[in-house]
Amino acid sequence: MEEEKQKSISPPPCPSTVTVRRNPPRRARATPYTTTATKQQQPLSSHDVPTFPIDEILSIQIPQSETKPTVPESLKIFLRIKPLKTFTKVITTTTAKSRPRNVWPQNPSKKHIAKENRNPEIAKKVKKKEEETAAVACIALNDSYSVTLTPPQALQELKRSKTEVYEGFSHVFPADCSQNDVYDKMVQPLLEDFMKGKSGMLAALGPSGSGKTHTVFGTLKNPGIVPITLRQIFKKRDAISDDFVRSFNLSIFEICSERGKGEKAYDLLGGESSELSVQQSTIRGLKEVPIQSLEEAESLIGQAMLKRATATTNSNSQSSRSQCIINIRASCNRFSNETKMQSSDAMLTIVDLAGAEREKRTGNQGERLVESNFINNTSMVFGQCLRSLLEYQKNRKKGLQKHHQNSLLTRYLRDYLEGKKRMALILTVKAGEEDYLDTSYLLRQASPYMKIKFDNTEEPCNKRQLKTFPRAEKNKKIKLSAPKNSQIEDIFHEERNQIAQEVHLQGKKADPTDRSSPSLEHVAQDKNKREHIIMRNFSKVLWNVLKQYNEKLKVAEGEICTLKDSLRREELKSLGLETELISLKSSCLVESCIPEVEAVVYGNEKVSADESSESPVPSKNVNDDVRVRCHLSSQNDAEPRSVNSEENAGIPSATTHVETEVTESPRDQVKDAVLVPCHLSSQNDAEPRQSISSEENVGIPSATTNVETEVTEFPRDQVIQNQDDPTPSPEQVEVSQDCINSRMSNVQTKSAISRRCPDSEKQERNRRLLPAPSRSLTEEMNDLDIKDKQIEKPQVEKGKTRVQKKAESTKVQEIEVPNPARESEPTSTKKQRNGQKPRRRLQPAASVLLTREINTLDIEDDIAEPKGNRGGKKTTVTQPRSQGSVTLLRHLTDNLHL
Ligand SMILES: Nc1ncnc2c1ncn2[C@@H]1O[C@H](COP(=O)(O)OP(=O)(O)OP(=O)(O)O)[C@@H](O)[C@H]1O
Repeated sequence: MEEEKQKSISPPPCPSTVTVRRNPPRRARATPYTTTATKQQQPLSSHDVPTFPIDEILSIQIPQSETKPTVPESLKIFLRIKPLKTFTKVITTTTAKSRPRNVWPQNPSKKHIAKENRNPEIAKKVKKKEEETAAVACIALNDSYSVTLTPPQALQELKRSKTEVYEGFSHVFPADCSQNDVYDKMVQPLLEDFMKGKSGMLAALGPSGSGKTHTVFGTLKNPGIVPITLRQIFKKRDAISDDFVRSFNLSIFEICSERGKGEKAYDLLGGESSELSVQQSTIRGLKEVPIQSLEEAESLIGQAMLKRATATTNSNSQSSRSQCIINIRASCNRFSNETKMQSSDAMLTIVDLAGAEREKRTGNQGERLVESNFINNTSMVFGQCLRSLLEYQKNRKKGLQKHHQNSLLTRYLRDYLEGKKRMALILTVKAGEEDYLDTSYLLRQASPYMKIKFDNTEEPCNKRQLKTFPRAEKNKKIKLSAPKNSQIEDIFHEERNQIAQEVHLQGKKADPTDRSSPSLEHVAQDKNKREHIIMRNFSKVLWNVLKQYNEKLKVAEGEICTLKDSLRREELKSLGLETELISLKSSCLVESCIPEVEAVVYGNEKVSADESSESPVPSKNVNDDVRVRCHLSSQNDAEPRSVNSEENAGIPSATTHVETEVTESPRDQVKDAVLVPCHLSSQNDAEPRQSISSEENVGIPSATTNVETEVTEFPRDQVIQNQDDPTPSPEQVEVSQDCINSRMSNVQTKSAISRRCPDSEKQERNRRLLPAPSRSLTEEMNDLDIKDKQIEKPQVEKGKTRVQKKAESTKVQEIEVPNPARESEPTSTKKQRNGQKPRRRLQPAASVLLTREINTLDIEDDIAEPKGNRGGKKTTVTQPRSQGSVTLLRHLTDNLHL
């Protein structure tokens, strides 16, 4: 009963999952006495809610499980520390130390060197050094998954490095671990999968002499991964039942550099011509040897090792100079009863990479140095691939950066480096203090996978910085600190010896500070030297860059010169073409240019010339603006005698728009401004005695010239007087000429005519400056010559001319307009061509007027009948002439013509 009661009182069984608050509210715990007393005094009834057994839960001892990192399936990273006692640092290349033999036969030449190096004195020296350095290790094992990396004291003092803790390895093999340990932890799982038909790869990565080859191949006493794996394969195969038969093939090849220019693959199991053809990631012609037994396999491995490129360096007397790849392929012949599945071919790939090495440390020169560059490059690419894979596995969103294209090895191992197949990496490191930089670099390559802690409390280093710039930092350290590191080491030794000597001599040197001065000097010198080297290299690079720029500049200048030349040539060409075009156009124009005269009177002007002349209108206080616009088109055949215009010869689209403003003095009651645009057409042979002033458009494309000339008409009475006395007084002519000239000065010419005016034209212009009577006479003479006595009375077309002012009515300045259509080419052009000045005969004004009169007369008719416009308007003043006057006129005409 009591037990039942106890059960009812006792708390319910603990649930499988319990949520515990991180920071539970603190309560003062009751003393045991009070607790028991309370329990005894107030026993809990079955209805009471039991208190939460917080104390009991807290008192439960949870077994501390090992914090094993969550290792991604496709990649495992192991670390192996090389024991310090086997430190085999060779001081110089000539004093290479013998080393324990690998299990596989070695290159005879290397053997010979190794024998030579078995000098007891050297061995003694090395042993002593080993003992000295044994105590100082840069790496220490924390647990199975983490290590602490401590920089040498010298670097710590310089504050260049800090103590780092690397966590998160799949497993860390301490220095005293055996080869079997490595196999069990690292290879065994892969082999299991391999035997089930899953491919896998394991690779050894690390600096030169860190024990990669030792780990992969091992020695006679301590066989490495490959021999143990082969042993296990045959063991397992024999253990498997008969109905599951597997056959194994072995292929081994190496990738090495060809004089630093490219990568080449060589079959290590092939015959003499062992070079393999490489196409992207595929290696063709690789020999696969079937292996039936362990012995057979071991002998093949030994054979390959003999062929493998090795060399002696400062770091390693038998350093691998190539990347060696061993493929064991398992093919399944039948259905497996064990796995109940058809196994496919599986490949187990074991890679022994050539160790990255520092130039300063290895002392490599020539061919070795070239090899070293290749090795470092491949290691770097491999490291980059590894880093990006680790980062990708950490954060899948980021995407995998593909560096594998940069080397043949990484291309070949692409599937593994992209995480598509399982891979295990073993990083081998040397534990010596002098190996700190190599070790640090290697560990940082794998850092994205691991947690890195920094022990240095003084200056905690930014983890992210280390992650982000591992290469930059590495380069920096290698270039600047590598020589320093070894030197510092020597300095330490020297210093130690010095101190010992000083202690021994007991104060031979008075000042103890003097002891450190040589080393400090050395450090300063070293620093200066380094800076000097940096500056020298920098200036070299700068010089080269400047040189290249100079060359480029020269080339560019040459190109500019050539371009300029061609441009000049093109310009000349285009100029020539332009000139040709202009001449062509002008010639075309000359042929087709027939002036056309069109006269339009705007407004309400209905006054005919006759009316204006006849009607004695008291034109007082009336201002009549008569604007005469003469549009000279190509068909203009108007008589240009009285139109003072410049020629259009040689002008493309030579349309001369002439606007002449004729301001009439008080005259008829006509008050409206009259604009008379005169379009001189070929048919329009009307008397162009309107005072028109125009400008020439010579040789100017689309030279439309607007000329506005205001001609002030004289008072009507004066006009009448002029009619009576047709001879214009010189004053009148001069006045009107002045007026025209003043108007001419306002002429707006759209093109630069003067520039293109030939001399002949200038002469022509000068000619126009002659007194009006002379000009008129000249023109009359020319006209008479050309027309060959066929003087027709001007007919103004009805459609074109509404009002034609009688020229005589104005009796003002006559402006001549050359008529290009009178002949096949304009007179001026003709003159130009002939290069002659026109003949001029000065005649008195009376004769000029007489000639004009003659022109207006129809000589053929004895009795000249008045001829009006088409509009019935009289354009000329007709007077009945006597027979005698007609005869006289004819006679005069004949004489003039002569
Ligand atoms: N864990 C170890 N135990 C005993 N000896 C070792 C160990 N690791 C390396 N060694 C010895 O150190 C020497 C150099 O090792 P190994 O040739 O394997 O270096 P490596 O990394 O392959 O160098 P390299 O990249 O130049 O080829 C060898 O003589 C090897 O036997």
